[in-house]
Amino acid sequence: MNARSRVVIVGGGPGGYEAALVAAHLGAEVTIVERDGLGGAAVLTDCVPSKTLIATADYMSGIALAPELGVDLRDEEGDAIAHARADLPRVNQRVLDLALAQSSDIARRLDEVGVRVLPGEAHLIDAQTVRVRSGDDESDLPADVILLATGASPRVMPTAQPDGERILTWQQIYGLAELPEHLIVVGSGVTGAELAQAYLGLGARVTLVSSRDQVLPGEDTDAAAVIEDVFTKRGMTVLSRSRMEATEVVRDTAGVATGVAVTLTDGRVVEGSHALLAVGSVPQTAGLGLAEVGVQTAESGHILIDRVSRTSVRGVYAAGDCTGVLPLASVAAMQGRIAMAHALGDAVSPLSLDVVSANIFTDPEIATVGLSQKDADAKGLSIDVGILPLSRNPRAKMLGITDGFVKFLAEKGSGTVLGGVVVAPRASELVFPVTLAVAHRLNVDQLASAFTVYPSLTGSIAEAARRLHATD
Ligand SMILES: Cc1cc2nc3c(=O)[nH]c(=O)nc-3n(C[C@H](O)[C@H](O)[C@H](O)COP(=O)(O)OP(=O)(O)OC[C@H]3O[C@@H](n4cnc5c(N)ncnc54)[C@H](O)[C@@H]3O)c2cc1C
Ligand SMILES: NC(=O)c1ccc[n+]([C@@H]2O[C@H](COP(=O)([O-])OP(=O)(O)OC[C@H]3O[C@@H](n4cnc5c(N)ncnc54)[C@H](O)[C@@H]3O)[C@@H](O)[C@H]2O)c1
Repeated sequence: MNARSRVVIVGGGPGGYEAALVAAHLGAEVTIVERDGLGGAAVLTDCVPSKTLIATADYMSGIALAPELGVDLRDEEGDAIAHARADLPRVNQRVLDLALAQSSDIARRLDEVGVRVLPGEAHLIDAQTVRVRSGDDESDLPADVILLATGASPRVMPTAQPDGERILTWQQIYGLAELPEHLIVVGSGVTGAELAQAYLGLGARVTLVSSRDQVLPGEDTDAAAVIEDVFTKRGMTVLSRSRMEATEVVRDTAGVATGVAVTLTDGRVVEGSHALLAVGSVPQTAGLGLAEVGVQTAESGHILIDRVSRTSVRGVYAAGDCTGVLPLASVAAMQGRIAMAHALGDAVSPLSLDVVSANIFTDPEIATVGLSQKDADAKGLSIDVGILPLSRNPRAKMLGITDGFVKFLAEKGSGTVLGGVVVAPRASELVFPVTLAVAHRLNVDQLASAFTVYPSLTGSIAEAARRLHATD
């Protein structure tokens, strides 16, 4: 490819905008076509808004710890000095403002490097042409390279139609005028678990409809057990092995909505004021013209790609949630960057999922890196597993932290760190040493021999590694 290759990117989420930055840096003429706003669902409705909401919920949960740390929140008469109450319209406004500010930051960055952004909806005409519709206008963009980064949207079941007021997807919750009195969250995957706990922390009564034996079915079993225990200790009702059949709005005789009824497949009916549906996502690939151009998709609609993000059609690449490889903003961004490096002839390393670090923003958080115990078991790998509860860590005691642990998965004999799990407040910030160990194939002894601050939670990371001392 020559230096002025024309790159057209469909979708301005992390998969799209990170790719655009790389392509511009490599000298290409780059256009992003974006329907809803730069930053994509990650910034506008999913990742950024949920983590902002959770920041407020975490603050509220922190206040609940005050008496244990010796802080009396009552005056001399024994009356509460302050009553912490989440002012939901203000919380939601903050969430939306922050999302828009982040989107503007991205727009500025793209502008600085000369990326053209076209608002509109795009589809493929052929492997060198993208058609853009914006209102009544239609235009065709010629391209040497096309990147599809169209993301995913909430799965909607015919028997549970969101109305945006009582029955909500996670993208609609930031319009709520007041805290739901009783929120029923359907689905206990990462989205359901994070948001169920966020609303619990904000002061709502929460029931979680969880289809499996344990919440967070895809995650480390020990970590999920800690989270489910914390959920119930803090007053959430967790309905395990319960599958939603249908969700309806309940109305009074005048037809005014008064709540929701969630019917489970075993016939039970759970009533609440609002329902939040978190039953998975579907890729936004319909109507993109994929079949017409020969881009192969899976039955689920996800675009099939290889490890350098190539689709089945030469010159057409795909990245992010529309590929279903691993639906994380960080992975979408990496896939986009790899696609551009490959297409524009730069040095490229194929995507490796062995070193991905991810975090579930529950309280405590669950941070994971690299190999999981489930993967190790499925592959029959011979590994050593060490787990150390945080309750024995001196800093954890000082901070009133009772739930959490550090877990290492290391190769037998050599002690090479293959994976790890940290369950702790701010685990997302604590996990980096484990990520470094996995990325650079350090062994447990190398990790254990580094100094940690005393007292610190990271002390438990070194201590857990020390307990797995290499034998080769
Ligand atoms: C509630 C929730 C919380 C999450 N939290 C995290 C988190 O904390 N950390 C993390 O790493 N991941 C998180 N994720 C996952 C993360 O949001 C996704 O992996 C990420 O958004 C994927 O980025 P993307 O670029 O593939 O797609 P998106 O961010 O969905 O962007 C795709 C963009 O393409 C646009 N588009 C689609 N079709 C067209 C078209 N035909 N023409 C023009 N534009 C189009 C869309 O409007 C959208 O703006 C979360 C997901 C959810 C649901
Ligand atoms: N912190 C983060 O990084 C973060 C946050 C949210 C989502 N994500 C990403 O998005 C991915 C998808 O997560 P998700 O939680 O949105 O979807 P998911 O598909 O992982 O979970 C949906 C859950 O809903 C359940 N379900 C489906 N139908 C149901 C029904 N009728 N009744 C009851 N339960 C039902 C499923 O069994 C499943 O457990 C995650 O794997 C993660 O990669 C990441």
